[in-house]
Amino acid sequence: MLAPRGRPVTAGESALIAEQERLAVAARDAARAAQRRLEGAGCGKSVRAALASLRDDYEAAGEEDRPGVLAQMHEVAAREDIRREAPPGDLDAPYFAHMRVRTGGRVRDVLLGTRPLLDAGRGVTVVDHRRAPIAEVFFTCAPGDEYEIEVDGRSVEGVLERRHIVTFARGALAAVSVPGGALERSDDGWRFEPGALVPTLTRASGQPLAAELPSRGEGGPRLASLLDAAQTALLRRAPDEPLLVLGAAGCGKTTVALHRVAAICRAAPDRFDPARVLVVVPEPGLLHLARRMLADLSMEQVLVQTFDDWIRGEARRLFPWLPPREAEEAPFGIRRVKRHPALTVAIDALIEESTREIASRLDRLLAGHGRIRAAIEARTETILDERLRLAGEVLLAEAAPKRKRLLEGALREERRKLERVRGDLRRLVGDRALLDQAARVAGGDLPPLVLQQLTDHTRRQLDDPSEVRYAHVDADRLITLDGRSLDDGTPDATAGTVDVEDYAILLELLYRKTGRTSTRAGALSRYAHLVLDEAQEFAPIELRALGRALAGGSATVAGDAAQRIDRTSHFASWDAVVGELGVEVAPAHLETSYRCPRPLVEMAHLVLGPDAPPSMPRAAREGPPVLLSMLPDEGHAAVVITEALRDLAAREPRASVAVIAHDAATARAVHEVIIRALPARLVLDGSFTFAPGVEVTEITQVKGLEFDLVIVPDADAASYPDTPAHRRMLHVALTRASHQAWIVAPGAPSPLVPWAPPGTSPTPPQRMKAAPAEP
Ligand SMILES: Nc1ncnc2c1ncn2[C@@H]1O[C@H](COP(=O)(O)OP(=O)(O)OP(=O)(O)O)[C@@H](O)[C@H]1O
Repeated sequence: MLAPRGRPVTAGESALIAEQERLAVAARDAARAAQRRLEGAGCGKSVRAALASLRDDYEAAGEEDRPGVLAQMHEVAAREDIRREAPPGDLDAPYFAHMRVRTGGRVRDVLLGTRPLLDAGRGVTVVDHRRAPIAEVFFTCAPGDEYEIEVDGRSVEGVLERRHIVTFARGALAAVSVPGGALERSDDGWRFEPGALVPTLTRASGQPLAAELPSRGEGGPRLASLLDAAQTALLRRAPDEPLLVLGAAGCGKTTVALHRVAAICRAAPDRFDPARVLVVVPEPGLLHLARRMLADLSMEQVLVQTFDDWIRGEARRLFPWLPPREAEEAPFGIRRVKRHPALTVAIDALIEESTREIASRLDRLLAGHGRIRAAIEARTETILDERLRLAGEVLLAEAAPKRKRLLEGALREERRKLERVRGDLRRLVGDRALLDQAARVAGGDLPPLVLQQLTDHTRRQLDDPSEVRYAHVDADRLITLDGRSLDDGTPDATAGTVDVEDYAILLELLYRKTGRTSTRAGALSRYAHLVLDEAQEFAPIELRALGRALAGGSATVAGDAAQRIDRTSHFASWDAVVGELGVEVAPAHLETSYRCPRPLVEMAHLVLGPDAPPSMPRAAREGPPVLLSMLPDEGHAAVVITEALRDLAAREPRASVAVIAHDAATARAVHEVIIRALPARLVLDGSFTFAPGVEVTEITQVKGLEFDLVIVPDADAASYPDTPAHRRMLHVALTRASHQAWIVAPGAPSPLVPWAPPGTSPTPPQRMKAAPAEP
C-alpha cells in the first residue's frame, strides 16, 4: 500500500470540492435525462424497421396518400438523427474539465467533454473539447487571464476565473486538479496530493540528443572515444569482415554501425569510398537521423536510403516499362503475401511452368517430339537460363549441323526473352493456383480470403485508369471539381499502378530466370559496404535483393528481434537474415543501454514479458520513475496530457517530447487536442526535427529514434492486448525515451503494463483502485 504523501484539505479546498460535486451531480443528471429522452426517441433498429415499413407503405400508397407517408418518414428519420447526435458517451463521466468564465457581466461554468450536452434547467453546458471555440480558453489561458475568442464570426471577450481537470470513479467525482497537485477522494474523505492527476514531467539537463553527440569536423579517434570498450572493439574489426551487431534498444547499435562506416572509410580509403557505401533503414525518421549522424562524422557522401526508396530507384532503372504510378500503401494482407517467404514456392512453381512452356514451344518449333522438353526438364539448376544453356549444350552435341543452327537460334531467342518479367509478376500475384501453392506451405499464414484480396487487387491494377479508358475525352473534362484525378480515392485509383513490394519481387524473378541482376536497360548498383539497420524489419526477398547489390562487398547488420514491429516482415532468426543477405557472420552483442535510464530499462523489459531476452540490459544510469496514469477515456487522457505538456513547455522549453500513439488515427486525435494548447507537430511521414518541442506520431515512425520524453497516450487494453506483437510495439515506444516515459491508459488499462511496479509513480485514479484506504 502506498503511503499517503499529501495532507488533509483546507476549508477553501472543501468549498471548492462542494462546488465541484454540485456541478458533477448536475452534469450526471443532465446526461441521464438526455439519454432517457433519446431512448424515448426510438432506438436505431426500430427506427430502421419503421422506415422500411413506411417505404413499403409508400410504394403501395396511391398518389394522394404518398405525401402523408412521406411526412411520416421524415419525422422518423429526424428522430434517428437526434439519436445519432446523441450525447452522453459515458453517463458516469460526462466531462473531464471545468472552467468558470466571466463574460458579458455574467459568470458561467463551462464543462469540457467529448460530446456536447446542454441542459439549461440544470445549468449544465458541456462543450466538445476538440471543436468548441470556448474550449480554447481552457487550453490557452491561466486563471485571471483575459480572453477574446471568435464565435460564429462575433468576438466574445471575458476573463477566465478558474480551470480544473476532474476525474470520476464509479460515477462519483474522484479528483480535481489544483495548482501543484490534485484534491483526491479516498475512503477517508478528500485529501490534497502533490503532483497528482497531472504528473510533472522533467527533462534531465545535459542529456545528449543522439544528433548532438559528436560534433562535425572532429576526427575518428576522438569520436570513438565516446564509445565503450565493447563498442570500440567492434570498430577494430577488419573492414572486410561482416559484422552483425545485436543488442537491446539504446545499446548503441546504430552508433556503432555508423562509426564503423567512418572507421573503414578512413582505414582503407582505396577500397571504401564513402560514395560506395549504402546505409539502408526501414523508415524515413531513422534515415534523417542517420544522415545527421554521418554528417557529424564527415561522411556526407554515404548514401542513406529507406529500403523502399532504394529498391524503387533500382527497379525503375532496370525495368523502365514500370507504370509511373505507385499504389497507396497496399492493405496489410497484400503486403503480407508479397513479403512472405512462402512466395518463393509460388515463384518456383511459376519458373517450372515457364520452363515447361519454353520447352514445349521449342519442341513444337523444331519438331523435337518431346526430346527438347525431356532434356530441359532433366536439369535441376535453380536459374532458368542455366537450365536452358546446359540442356542446350547436351542437345547441340547430339544435333545434326543444320538442325544445330536452328536449335542455337531458337535457344538464343528464348534466353534473350528471359529478362522480360512483367508478365511473370502479373501471373505470380494474380494466379490463384500459384498462390495456393505458397499458402500450402505457409501454415495458415496466407488464408484464402487474403489471397482473394490479392488477386482482386492485381486485377484492379491491371485495369487501365480512367484517364486511359477515356483518352478520347477532352483532358480538362477528366479533372474533377477539386482538381484531383478522376480515380483518386476510388477503387479505380489502383488501376495502372504498381505496389512498392513488387520491386523486390521483380528483381527476384529476374535473378531466378536469368541469373543476372541487370537488364538491357540497366544494372543493379554495387556497393563496397552495406549497413543495414533495424534489420529485423526486412523481408527475406528484400534481404536477397540487398545481398545481390552487395556482391563481394562487406556488411554491417544491426538489429534487435525484440523490436520487430512490422508484422509483414517475417523475421525468422538472425541466421536466416544474414543467410538471405549472403554473408557469414557470428553475432556481437552489446549489453549496456545508454539511451534509457534504469527504471525505463526495467519497465521495457517487463513489458516484453515472456518475449524478453533472458538477461535484462545493463542501464548506464539512474533516472526518474516511469509515470503511469489510468484515465476514464481518450478525451480525458488527451486533456491531461495536454495539461502536463503545457506545464513542461513553461519549465523546460528545450525538451524534446514524442507522444507515440499505437496508430495514425489515434495520433491525429491526440494531436487535435494538444495543438489547442501549444505548438505540436503531427509527424506521420518521418519528418522529425530532432529539436526541442512536441511531436505526435505513431509507433511505426519511431524505429531507431530517441526523444527526451515519451508519452504513450493509448495504453488501453484494446490498443495493447496481450500478444507478442503488441508487447514489442509498446516496448519500442517506451525505449525511445532518453529520460522519462509516461504511460497513459484511457479506459480499461492494457494488461502489458505492470500498473503498480516498484519505482513507478501511479497517478490518482489508479492509486485509488490499487490501494484501499488507510485504516
Ligand atoms: N558508449 C556510449 N556512451 C554514451 N552514450 C552512448 C554510447 N553509445 C551509444 N550512446 C548513445 O545511446 C543512444 C542510443 O544509441 P543508438 O541509437 O545507437 O542505439 P541502438 O542500439 O541503435 O538503439 P535502437 O535499438 O533503439 O535503435 C544514443 O543517444 C547514443 O548517442
